Amino acid sequence: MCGIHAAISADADCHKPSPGLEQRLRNRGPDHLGVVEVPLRQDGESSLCLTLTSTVLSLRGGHLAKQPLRDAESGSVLCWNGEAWKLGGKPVEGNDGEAVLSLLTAASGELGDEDSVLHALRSIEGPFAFIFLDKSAKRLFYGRDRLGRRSLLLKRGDEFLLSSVAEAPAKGWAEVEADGCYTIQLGEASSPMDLMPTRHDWDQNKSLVSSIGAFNATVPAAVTPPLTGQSPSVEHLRGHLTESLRPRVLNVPTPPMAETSDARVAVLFSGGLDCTVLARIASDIMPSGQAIDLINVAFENPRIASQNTKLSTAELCELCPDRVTGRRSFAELSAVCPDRPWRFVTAPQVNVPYEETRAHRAELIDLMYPHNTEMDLSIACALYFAARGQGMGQVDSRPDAEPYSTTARVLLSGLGADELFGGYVRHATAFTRSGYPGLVDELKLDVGRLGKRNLGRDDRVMAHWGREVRFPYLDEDLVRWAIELPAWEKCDFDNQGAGCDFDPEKRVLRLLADRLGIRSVAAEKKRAIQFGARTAKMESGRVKGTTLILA
Ligand SMILES: Nc1ncnc2c1ncn2[C@@H]1O[C@H](COP(=O)(O)OP(=O)(O)OP(=O)(O)O)[C@@H](O)[C@H]1O
Ligand SMILES: NC(=O)CC[C@H](N)C(=O)O
Repeated sequence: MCGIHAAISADADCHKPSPGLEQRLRNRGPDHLGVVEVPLRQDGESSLCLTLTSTVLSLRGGHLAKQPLRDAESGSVLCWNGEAWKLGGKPVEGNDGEAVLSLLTAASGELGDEDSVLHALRSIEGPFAFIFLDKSAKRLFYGRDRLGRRSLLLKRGDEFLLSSVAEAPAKGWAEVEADGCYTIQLGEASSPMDLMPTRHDWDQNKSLVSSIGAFNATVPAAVTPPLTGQSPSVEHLRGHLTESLRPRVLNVPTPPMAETSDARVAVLFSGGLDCTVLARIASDIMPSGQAIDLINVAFENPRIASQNTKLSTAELCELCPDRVTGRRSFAELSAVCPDRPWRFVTAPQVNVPYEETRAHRAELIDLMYPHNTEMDLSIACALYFAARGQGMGQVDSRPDAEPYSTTARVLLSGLGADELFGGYVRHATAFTRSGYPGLVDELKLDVGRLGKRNLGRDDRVMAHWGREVRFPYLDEDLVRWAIELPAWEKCDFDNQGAGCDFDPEKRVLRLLADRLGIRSVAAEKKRAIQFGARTAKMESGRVKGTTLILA
């Protein structure tokens, strides 16, 4: 992941991030830090200065594209935290940040055409947060992609600030909504307080879900035939997942200090359905001989420990639901893809007790800010230690685990599958109460808020370790296909119980897992990360997820 930052200040001295914030930005982008200062207005009485800072985690194009990226001719500048997989429907070759800068400067042209730049920004597919100075038009563009897969925060006061992450103590920052692209006209203001951002929709068509596709709310006229392994949607899903994974796992550069056969890609691995299907298809696509790490987090939960005083920390972790499922799915993947070097990484390190988890609490609270509830903290904690990637590594041919830190700088997450394919208990409940009309309403609600609510938080806690999380289920093409698919081709509540091999929730994905030979995974129940890894209710069983954190 990269770190991006912009400060618009009122005096001629440009304002760089504080040393603490600079360190946080460097954690996200360890390969390079660059600063560009642009005086904006000097009319004798007042002056504005824009300082743009970027840190880079270099992953595309075979070279380090130093940021902020500058167009020599126009003087325009881009801070880019993202992966543009496609521009205008065409795959991006080379470095994506450089390709985006060329696209934007060409669109702006000599007259600084705002609409053309917005049109170019709308043509980007992939996760991103960005800040772009169109120098000749004295216009600043900023925003997050339509699913909000990358973080961007805003703080207003004496200065106008944008940043991937907040400085400590994190107060006064708000998330930039992923509801469009924002512009500021810089030439007209004499103080940062006067700056007035304008929002531009990602899509003019308001009926689209997440500005991506039209939700299929069709309700069947009669009982639907069962979904089977031969149903077209199963093969279509396989095709979409394969196409989504290809750019996300291929051409990842060898990480610094690593051998070519070392892992470049790791899966955040609960052993559940969504992430194991990703690992299985990634193995079909990736070059043979390249290792894939499977990172599984499980925690010593003091509440559970107090009920099992004879067990060691390591034994308590082994009892966590996700550790049990993770080991089983690791064994199944190893059996089905025996030539792939898989490594099961148990994190945090064995014998690291609850105190170590607690030692990171203040940092975590700052990183996830402005999210601030107990539930945010329990999810963020599991993701933070998973993305750190440190623990014990076990290669299937050698049963003994050894201390290991993943070499992978690209992490895959299975997030999004439950919303797209109806994986939550809520979906079953809605069907029981009101049949397909109720289920369709519930699914529509979920896809409408896909990503937006939590992805900024997750980005901030995981990018902290100089790694980048990619979400194959949140690929625009896959999302569009899934939301245009009728509900009964995703989950299959008309046909459940005796005679059905798999649960109705996310049945299309279960049937795909079955076809891919990972049969026990196909039957896995949904389990939220904070319960599977036992980071929820660490101190008291009575604390509510919605309770605000006391720092
Ligand atoms: N214990 C864990 N260790 C490592 N990564 C995890 C763990 N639990 C969840 N994850 C990662 O976070 C993603 C989203 O978590 P979520 O709680 O939504 O699980 P899920 O939707 O049930 O997915 P899955 O079926 O893959 O477990 C998972 O797909 C996986 O990539
Ligand atoms: N990881 C990032 O966001 C960096 C930007 C760009 N994708 C690069 O690899 O240079």
